[in-house]
Amino acid sequence: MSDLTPRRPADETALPRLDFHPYRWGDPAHAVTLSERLAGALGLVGITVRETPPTPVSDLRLPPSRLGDALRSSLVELLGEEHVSTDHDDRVAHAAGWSTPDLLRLRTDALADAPDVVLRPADHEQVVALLQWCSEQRVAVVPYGGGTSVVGGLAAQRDGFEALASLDLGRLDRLVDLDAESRVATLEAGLRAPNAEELVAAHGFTIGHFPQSYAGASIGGFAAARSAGQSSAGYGRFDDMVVGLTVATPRGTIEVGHAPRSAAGPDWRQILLGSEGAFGVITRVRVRVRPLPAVRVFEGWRFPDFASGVAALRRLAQDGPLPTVLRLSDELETLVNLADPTESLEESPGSCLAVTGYEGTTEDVARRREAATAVLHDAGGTPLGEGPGEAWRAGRFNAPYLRDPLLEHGVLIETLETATFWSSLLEVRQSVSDALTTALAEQGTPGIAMCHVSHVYETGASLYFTVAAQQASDPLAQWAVAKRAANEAISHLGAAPSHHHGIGVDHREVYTEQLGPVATEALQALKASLDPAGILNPGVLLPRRDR
Ligand SMILES: Cc1cc2nc3c(=O)[nH]c(=O)nc-3n(C[C@H](O)[C@H](O)[C@H](O)COP(=O)(O)OP(=O)(O)OC[C@H]3O[C@@H](n4cnc5c(N)ncnc54)[C@H](O)[C@@H]3O)c2cc1C
Repeated sequence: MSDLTPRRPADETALPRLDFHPYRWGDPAHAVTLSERLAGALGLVGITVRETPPTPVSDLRLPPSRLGDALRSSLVELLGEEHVSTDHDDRVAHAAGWSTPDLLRLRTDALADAPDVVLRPADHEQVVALLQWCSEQRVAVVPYGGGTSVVGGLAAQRDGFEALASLDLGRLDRLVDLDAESRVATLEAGLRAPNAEELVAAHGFTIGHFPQSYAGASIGGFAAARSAGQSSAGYGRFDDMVVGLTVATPRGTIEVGHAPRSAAGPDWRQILLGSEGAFGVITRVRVRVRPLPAVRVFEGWRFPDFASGVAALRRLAQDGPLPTVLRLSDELETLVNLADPTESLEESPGSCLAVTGYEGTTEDVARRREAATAVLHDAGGTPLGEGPGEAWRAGRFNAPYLRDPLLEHGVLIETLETATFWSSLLEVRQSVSDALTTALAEQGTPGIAMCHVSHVYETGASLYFTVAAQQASDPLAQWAVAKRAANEAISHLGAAPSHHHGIGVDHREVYTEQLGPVATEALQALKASLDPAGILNPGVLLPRRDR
């Protein structure tokens, strides 16, 4: 067994787009296997690795497509033969997202809800025409960007419909316009992030949005699920960057964002951002872009414990200056991630690693770095130099590669996230960790829960948990119990049902519980107005009214 570290170009804007295997993350050439070291570390926390090979994709059983000949002919008339697919592997590839339950279902052949057909429209007009046709024919539609949802965003409910269609936006892949003076790029929604970066980089700009799913996710998916990238401290969340949207609904087109800011009534951008395909299909996104940075510097800091690290991050978030990347791992995550980042951390077990990154012009980076360094020193941090920062940067997109071999060696591994105010941050972290580890231990599979902060605001921050345990005989049921416990802890403390993964099906209950009946019913009424036949992502984001 060996650890292979996928090699990455030094420049984030030159990372390649990857077309994924249905249940193997990323580039097959960069696949990793479990190292002896990791297997040994898992053993220390009671997790034994044992091989559980998945069913090969071609052997996965799908229910026959329910798309009748007449429906298929009409679709072919609308899109052309080659853009209407009922191919087995295509249906499998569009059957699920990338949450651990999604991957477990794929690995165990549980694909009853796979789409009957995959549709690939060419442009906005075809999307509008398709949605009108699907409404008339009662065909449910699941918009599909990069398919990297980790919250069941692609698991729409098919019952009550003639058929279920996956609407793959991959052909909407153009840079429509770049207004260099205003620094606004108009991008088609199906563009995958690396392609979008490449297109704007050719004009000297960056979008600056680098979530861990960067290689596979799409521009429309970022807007639909309110994504946040690893450089959010410097560039903002994706929903901060969006200045305009073009959205196709079964009733026609909505175009929003005619000016940078407006006092003209409620902000429709905010209604459509995060609507997860339930209100319409985003076909174009206008985003703010920034000049490509001349300089990128990453460095590490050690804090004696999580609480002191959190206090330091809060000072930077509230009083500045903000680095471009700012994150803090808790004690356990720091230990587990210590492949080699820094000797000095190994000498101080129990301490926490913070990473700061600065991007911009030479002068701006120097100014912010110097001022932030003073704040971090003053807050009790010990500088570790560029080694740990650069190590984090080099490996920042690698973790998802490890999930495949872990799942196939009997390890349950999953992540979840939330956000809360600074005054509640430590309590929420403790409660969610306790809920997860207790729920797993009570099932006879004690586990670990690691945590980090990676998105900060003046008023609070996100918390991101990684959980590992031995898989039980029914890992889907096992995880459902742990996830429910975490959701209850999050709900009880009034934290966000999600900071950046979105709602999908997995967070729908905790989301609507927090919204309350008045706001939930108002959103359902809005959906009914935009999508009278209820074909758009039924059951995703909101409970269905027609059931
Ligand atoms: C390994 C891994 C790491 C991740 N890391 C991050 C991270 O760092 N930050 C982060 O924010 N997220 C992260 N995610 C979650 C995911 O990548 C984001 O939610 C992303 O925004 C999804 O984009 P996508 O194009 O893949 O959308 P999809 O998965 O295709 O769709 C997501 C949802 O939006 C709907 N949708 C998609 N496109 C459109 C459209 N054009 N119009 C309307 N609705 C649409 C879909 O129906 C679905 O409900 C990660 C996921 C994985 C698997």
